[in-house]
Amino acid sequence: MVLFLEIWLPLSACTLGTLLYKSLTDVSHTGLILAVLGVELGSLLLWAFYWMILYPNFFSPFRHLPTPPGRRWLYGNRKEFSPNYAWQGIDAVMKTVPNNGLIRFYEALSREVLLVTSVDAIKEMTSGKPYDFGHPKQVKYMMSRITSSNFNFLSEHGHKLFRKHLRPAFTATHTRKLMPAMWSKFEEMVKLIEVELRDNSDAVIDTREYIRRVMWDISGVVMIGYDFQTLDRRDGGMGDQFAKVLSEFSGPAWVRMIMHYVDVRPLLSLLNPLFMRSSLGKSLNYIRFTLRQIITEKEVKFQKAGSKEAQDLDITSASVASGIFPTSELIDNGMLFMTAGPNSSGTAMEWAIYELSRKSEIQKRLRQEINECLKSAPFSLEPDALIGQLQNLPYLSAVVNETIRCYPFIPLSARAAEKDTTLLGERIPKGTIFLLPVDILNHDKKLWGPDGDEFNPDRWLGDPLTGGATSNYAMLSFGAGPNTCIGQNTARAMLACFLAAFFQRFDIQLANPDKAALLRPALFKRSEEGMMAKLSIVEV
Ligand code: HEM
Repeated sequence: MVLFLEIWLPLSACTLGTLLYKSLTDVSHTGLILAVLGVELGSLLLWAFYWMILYPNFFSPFRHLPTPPGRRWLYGNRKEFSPNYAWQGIDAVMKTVPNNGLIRFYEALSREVLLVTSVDAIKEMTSGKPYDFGHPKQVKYMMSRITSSNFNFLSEHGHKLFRKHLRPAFTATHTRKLMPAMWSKFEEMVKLIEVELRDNSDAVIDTREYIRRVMWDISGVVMIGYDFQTLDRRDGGMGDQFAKVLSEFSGPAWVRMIMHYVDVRPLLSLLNPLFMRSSLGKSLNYIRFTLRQIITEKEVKFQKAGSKEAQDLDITSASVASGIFPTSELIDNGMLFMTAGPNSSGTAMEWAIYELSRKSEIQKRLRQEINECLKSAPFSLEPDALIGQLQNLPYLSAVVNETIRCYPFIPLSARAAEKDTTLLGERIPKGTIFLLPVDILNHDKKLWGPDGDEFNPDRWLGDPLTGGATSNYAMLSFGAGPNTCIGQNTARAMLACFLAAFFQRFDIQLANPDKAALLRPALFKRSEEGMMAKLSIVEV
């Protein structure tokens, strides 16, 4: 399908252009051009007939797979997946369409997609053949927009190098060393909120704004060794520029939509010089320029030290010390970390606030565990001693895990077959698109037990590794296999520090309980409005 449209669209554009040109200059050959245009329109109609009617019924290699009823030619099974969020519709389809791990369904214009419903299939895709199933074009487009380079990370070879050399910087042991820096930023945030409450004890606190600011600072320090100082609003530079880039990085919705049907990346590359002159392009240039300066300083420092060890704890210093990445790739990696980390982890913090504000017994239990452990004097403890204790709090870890399980940042994950391959014994042609229903499997009662769709941290106390699920592939918030989120230890540590600092100090009630859980229509599971909170200070 994609190939036909990729040839047809430029050809028809040329014919139309020629017709227009001729009508403005002389009228010779107009009949011929109109005939060509007629042939092109005819071929489009024939193709549409083949693609929308013949292919799904007679030629698709997946025509034997179960398909939800009610497919429309033009907008496929869209009806089943709206008006609610797509994964809620998909949940209903999974419950009502009997299947052996794969369900075929159709997007608009008969775009065929396979829904992966079994953990066996997910295991085979993510761990058995991780490089047979890669990121779809849209994701690659979004990532290369952020890095504005030929991101080596996106190739199999580049990705393996990236994982091999960066893994040490993301281990639990290394993350523990970064926790004091995280803690001191959350401490600063708590103090700023206290100041706001001292001025007006009834103030409604916009927790999203505080979390956004603190997460920029922490991510900057932890990932690139640079303090954006967004918390006290002293810096309007990198923090603001990054925020702008992230809010726009996925590109216009219509471009992502078109990319389902036509690969417009070559055209976008041609237009890149124009894009770089746009305000988004200027922000990207500014960030890359500043990152280059930071990284060059790190490279000089590393060379002067003449040691093989990284000179600072941040992840970019570890990348420099690996000696494997040229400066341009170090910049790309820095951009990737700043894209992947702050928003996803900050969103988990918001959902933790949401759940705990509705369950005061969890708040109390958590606060009691934190207080007992920190011996009622958290802010005066040596950071390392404090952090060492935080890592050992079972209930805190359980709340962290349960938040991440119930609120996967990416509720539906897409994959594309990078080559001809097989899955569950099915022949899979290159280009086949898959959807992994992360949010649904994370709540599946068959995997998690009868309370699978409830927020219950206790499930992690019995088995801190699996939460009592019957499969290692039941919790997909961080993905699975060799492509799994490399920053998951960092994310867990940030969330643990946040919960400890925030709930030890504040008792919380939502000021917008009816609206807080309404989702923003997007690729991510994120509240539209965020959590507006009424906080009271808990004296220790
Ligand atoms: C709660 C917070 C987070 C969630 C839910 C999350 C989730 C994910 C998911 C679902 C993936 C894709 C895995 C796949 O393709 O199968 C991913 C990849 C990634 N994440 Fe995270 N992430 C979080 C925090 C972070 C943080 C703090 C970092 C810090 C650097 C980070 C860095 C990355 C990177 C670099 C990748 C690409 C990994 C690769 O393809 O090798 N993430 N993350």
